[in-house]
Amino acid sequence: MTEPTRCGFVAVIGRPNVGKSTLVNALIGSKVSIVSRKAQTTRHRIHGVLTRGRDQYVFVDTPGFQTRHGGAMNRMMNRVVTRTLAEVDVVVHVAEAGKWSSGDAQVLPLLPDPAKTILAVNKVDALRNKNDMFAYVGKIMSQFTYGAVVPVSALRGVQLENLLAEIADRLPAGEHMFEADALTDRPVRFIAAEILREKIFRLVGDELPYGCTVVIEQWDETEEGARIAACIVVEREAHKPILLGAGGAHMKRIATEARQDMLKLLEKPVHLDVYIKVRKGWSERESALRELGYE
Ligand SMILES: Nc1nc2c(ncn2[C@@H]2O[C@H](COP(=O)(O)OP(=O)(O)OP(=O)(O)O)[C@@H](O)[C@H]2O)c(=O)[nH]1
Repeated sequence: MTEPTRCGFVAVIGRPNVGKSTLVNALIGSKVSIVSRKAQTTRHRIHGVLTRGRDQYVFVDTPGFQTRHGGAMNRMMNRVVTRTLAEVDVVVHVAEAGKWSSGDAQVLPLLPDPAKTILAVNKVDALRNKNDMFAYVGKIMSQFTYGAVVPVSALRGVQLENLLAEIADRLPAGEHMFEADALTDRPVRFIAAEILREKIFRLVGDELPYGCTVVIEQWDETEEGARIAACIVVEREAHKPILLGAGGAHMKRIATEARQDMLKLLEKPVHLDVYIKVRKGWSERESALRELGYE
């Protein structure tokens, strides 16, 4: 007798920089989310699908729970987190081994039924004394009784099988929602925008805090190739020269690297035009955010 298939939504949450994107990428085995050294680079919900035998995991990579900054942008991001957790079947709360801060604790009131919530203690590779783990986990469990606790290293691929097994145990029985080879249900142009955004964060992210988004304005694709126009929206006139760099060097590098990744994604030649627009105070205006595609 074959066992019934299981399929469910999995949310990965945690304060910024704990390694959520790295973990989801490591679990799915393909790059659908963006990974960056900078905090708060994941603004969108990204669905990545992993199918293994009878189990299908549909990952919902929520934005980092925001606590440090005020404003419409953060309120909106936190609403997305709350809504996401209410909808999913399994929640993986990612924390960093040995480091538990108020940012982590602020996620606790949002967590649903403990039975469907798993604590993934990430970055165990960076922990000097492994014995510290007991006290660390004990302290956290006194605040919230997770259904399971799994120490992992997303970066080194440690204990990921155990984590997947704990998630699978919580997936409801049901038909698979996606084809077995599906990686993401995000349209390819969304991924193209993410690629460009990743290049910007990597090159000038430190100088350009939170004030930029990418909008794909033109997408003409044929069998032979794709012609893409992307607009980088910045908040201030002063951000333009940061993006451009001396003699346009930054912009050139960002566009070149993004074009190369897009070529791999689409498997055909890509002509990419990138330009910059200034839209003052965009991150403070919810209507402007909606217009730009943030729901
Ligand atoms: N040593 C170590 N570093 C890790 C591990 N997982 C992630 N990192 C690093 O932690 C940093 C943050 O990782 P991200 O995956 O971008 O973190 P995130 O939680 O998605 O961050 P936000 O998008 O800002 O919410 C990166 O520099 C990663 O390389 C790990 O297992 N071990």
